[in-house]
Amino acid sequence: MTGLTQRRREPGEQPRSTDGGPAHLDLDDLETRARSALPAEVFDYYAGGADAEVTLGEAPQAWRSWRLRPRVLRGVDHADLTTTLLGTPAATPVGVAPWAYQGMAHPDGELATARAAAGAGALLTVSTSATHTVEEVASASAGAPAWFQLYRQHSPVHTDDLARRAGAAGYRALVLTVDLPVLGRRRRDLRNDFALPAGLRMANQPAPGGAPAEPGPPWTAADIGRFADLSGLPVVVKGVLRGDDALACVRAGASAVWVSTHGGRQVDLVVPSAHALPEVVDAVLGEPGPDGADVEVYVDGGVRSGTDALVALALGARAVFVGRPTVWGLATGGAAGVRAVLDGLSAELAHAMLLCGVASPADAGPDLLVRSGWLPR
Ligand SMILES: Cc1cc2nc3c(=O)[nH]c(=O)nc-3n(C[C@H](O)[C@H](O)[C@H](O)COP(=O)(O)O)c2cc1C
Ligand SMILES: CCCCCCC(=O)C(=O)O
Repeated sequence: MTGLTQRRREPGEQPRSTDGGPAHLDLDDLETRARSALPAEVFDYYAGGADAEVTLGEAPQAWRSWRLRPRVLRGVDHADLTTTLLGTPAATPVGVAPWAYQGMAHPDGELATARAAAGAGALLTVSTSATHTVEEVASASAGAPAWFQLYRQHSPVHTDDLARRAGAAGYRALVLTVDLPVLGRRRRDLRNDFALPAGLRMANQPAPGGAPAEPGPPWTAADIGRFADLSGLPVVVKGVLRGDDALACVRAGASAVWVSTHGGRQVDLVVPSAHALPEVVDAVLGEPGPDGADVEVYVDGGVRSGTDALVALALGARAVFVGRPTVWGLATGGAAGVRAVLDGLSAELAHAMLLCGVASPADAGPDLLVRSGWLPR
């Protein structure tokens, strides 16, 4: 439970929420500090998007094109953030999106992020392009639930091996990222002639240093069932922006779909996640997954506050994931930095839920929202 109640602070005590999280999470300040802490081309790789970065810039704004309609007189005196994701319990519906090459942000890389997520009770998604192995990150999670994100490798044997290892290492789901058949055109990286630092460990994709790895052949719908069988794990398809694609994923055996623009890093001018989400939710609403349970929908992209997260839950997402905020947390404070971001966002979400009369993530629904006519769309 992450209820917020007021308590008088001791003289000299820093403001904190009652659950120990920061009283105020300033992600803009964190990003500024990360920019100073990182080499300029590494910061650009993490921060940047595709082409003119229109999608990147629109993502946070898109959540803010909705307005909340708080419920009052409902007797909601605390907000319980606990949920289940594909049957796995989580303390919060705010999870960590997979992001690559974390060893450039902090020497402990994915191990630090894993410890932070475990401490926060937040679901962790580990990228194929990690600087620690599938197994090393699983053991840093110390039994806390995590998912493994799979990119197809050039060698089919290698891809199959990663899927099997994820199952054997105790990950709870396999996330197939389908929006990266090739790398997007990232102007900042082209301008910087960005190359991965020499010696950066490509733990799951042994390759010489240089430009970020190119993926193997694109996924097809037939891969969904095949990789569920190979890994023994439920499959989540990440990078879906259309209802028809979402339904095709479900019919092919996906247990969940994850609405995402890949942080605006792949195709520019794509529909923001906040606007694609309702179409995807409508398309798969009530559809059973392979185990008969309802298919779940998740979302990421530009979620920067508790109210953004509440809008996403109200639109039908079961969980929201954050990428860059955790990058800035890791770069500036290692595991503690990531933990502060996750706790801060969850505390903000709990606060927004209380103020809107929402007792739990499942209690959030479209009645909470209106698209305001006077706002620019
Ligand atoms: C630096 C960086 C690396 C990423 N690497 C991966 C990856 O390896 N696999 C993947 O599925 N998505 C990857 N993503 C996309 C994220 O999972 C997520 O979709 C996106 O960051 C969410 O948007 P946000 O950063 O605005 O929160 C990456 C994103 C960033 C910023
Ligand atoms: C095998 C593909 C590597 C992709 C690099 C990581 C990534 O997803 C990104 O957005 O950057």
